[in-house]
Amino acid sequence: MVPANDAETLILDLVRPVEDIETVTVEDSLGRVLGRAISSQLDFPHWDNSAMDGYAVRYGDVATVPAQLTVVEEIPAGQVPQSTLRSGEAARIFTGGLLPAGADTIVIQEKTQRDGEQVTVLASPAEQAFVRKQGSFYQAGAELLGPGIRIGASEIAVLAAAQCVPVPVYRRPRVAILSTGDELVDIKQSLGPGQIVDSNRYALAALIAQLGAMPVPLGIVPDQKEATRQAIADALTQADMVISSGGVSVGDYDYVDQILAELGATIHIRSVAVKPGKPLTVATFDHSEGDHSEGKLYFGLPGNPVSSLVSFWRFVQPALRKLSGLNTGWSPTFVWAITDSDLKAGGKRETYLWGQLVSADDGYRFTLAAGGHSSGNLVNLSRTNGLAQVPLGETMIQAGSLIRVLMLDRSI
Ligand SMILES: Nc1nc2c(c(=O)[nH]1)N[C@H]1C(S)=C(S)[C@@H](COP(=O)(O)OP(=O)(O)OC[C@H]3O[C@@H](n4cnc5c(N)ncnc54)[C@H](O)[C@@H]3O)O[C@H]1N2
Ligand code: MOO
Ligand SMILES: [Mg+2]
Repeated sequence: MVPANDAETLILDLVRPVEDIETVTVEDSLGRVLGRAISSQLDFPHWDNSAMDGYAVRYGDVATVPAQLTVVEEIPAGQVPQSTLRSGEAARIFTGGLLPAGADTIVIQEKTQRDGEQVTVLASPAEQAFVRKQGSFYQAGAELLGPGIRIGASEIAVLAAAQCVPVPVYRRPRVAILSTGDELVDIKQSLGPGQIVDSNRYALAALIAQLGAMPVPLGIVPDQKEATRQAIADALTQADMVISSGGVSVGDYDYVDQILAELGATIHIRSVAVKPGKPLTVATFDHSEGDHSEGKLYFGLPGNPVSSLVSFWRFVQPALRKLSGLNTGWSPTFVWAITDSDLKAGGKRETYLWGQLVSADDGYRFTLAAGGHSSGNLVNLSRTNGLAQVPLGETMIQAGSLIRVLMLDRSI
């Protein structure tokens, strides 16, 4: 059993990120990974402008107050000033308005008294107060955004302001999903004795989509060698990464590892010291013939519904983030929280217990989900947003203790 952190490092080393770039509109770039460095031919701000509603003045005129000035012009945002400000003059200006030549300082209107064409400045501002200087935020030609970042609302604002159309992004990785098991039935099929709905397919597809990749569900694979071989070989032709669930433990019908080996894969991991989720197969196809499989990563997740999700959060998620072209932030986010429940574990594996993480005045608090923490109990996993980690070797963490919790992304 490989310790969890070692497994994560090993897995990340095996990932070859996608390199193909496609272009999308700014609107469609939300959630995508930027593929190239972006720069703008414009300075930000584009020109000297006012940060406040008030008066543009020459600082020398208002260094001592009260100072009376003649208002020679009005400059709303979007209008080009007509005059050059001379000593003794002011221009009425509004937020975003272009600073007129000759002016170097803004006096906010609250510090003035207006009387017809005259304005009296009552308090002396700092020199250059409330002037947004051209190029003070960014200078034309420098790098504005680097490749490998996830595009969110703030990046979209920057891309739009820089008139970056279209946006170069890495293509979304395609991730094939195979569900192995003779007992599995499709969602619409009625259940016979011993049968169970293939819920892993849907959960894994949701997680893949949530990470901005493209799930490619390839259906149920019976517990037969030939069918497993066919399904894996076919999945490799269709996807950048393949995930299967089930068939990776020690049962007589658990064929995944055997077939991977027969297909020429290198198996790097067979089990990890994690509960739930001990059986975990990680393989690559570096040495296989055929163009499709070259370098592709294969995850054989355990079939138990909770185990497969925990394995995904802990190990597939970082790999998929790296595969997508992200250059940082691959690992799951852990936060420190005070547990208000006792946390029990076997001690032989790093154990994850699911529950609710809430932000309180003094930091995070963790409450264990009620009900059995069995790897088959997907019912009480719902509405949870954190996995409390009981480290290897520990059997009990008492309520009130500080613990690490893996945050689950519930943003969708
Ligand atoms: N003798 C041992 N038996 C088992 C061990 C062990 O060390 N020695 N490990 C156990 C652990 S821990 C796990 S986890 C499971 C993992 O087994 P597999 O990955 O081989 O999965 P399956 O046996 O195919 O299925 C397990 C369980 O999950 C249900 N399942 C499978 N696929 C789906 C799906 N797509 N959707 C919903 N549920 C699914 C399946 O019906 C089984 O109940 O092995 C233990 N055994
Ligand atoms: O590794 Mo299993 O997931 O404990 O049920
Ligand atoms: Mg099994």
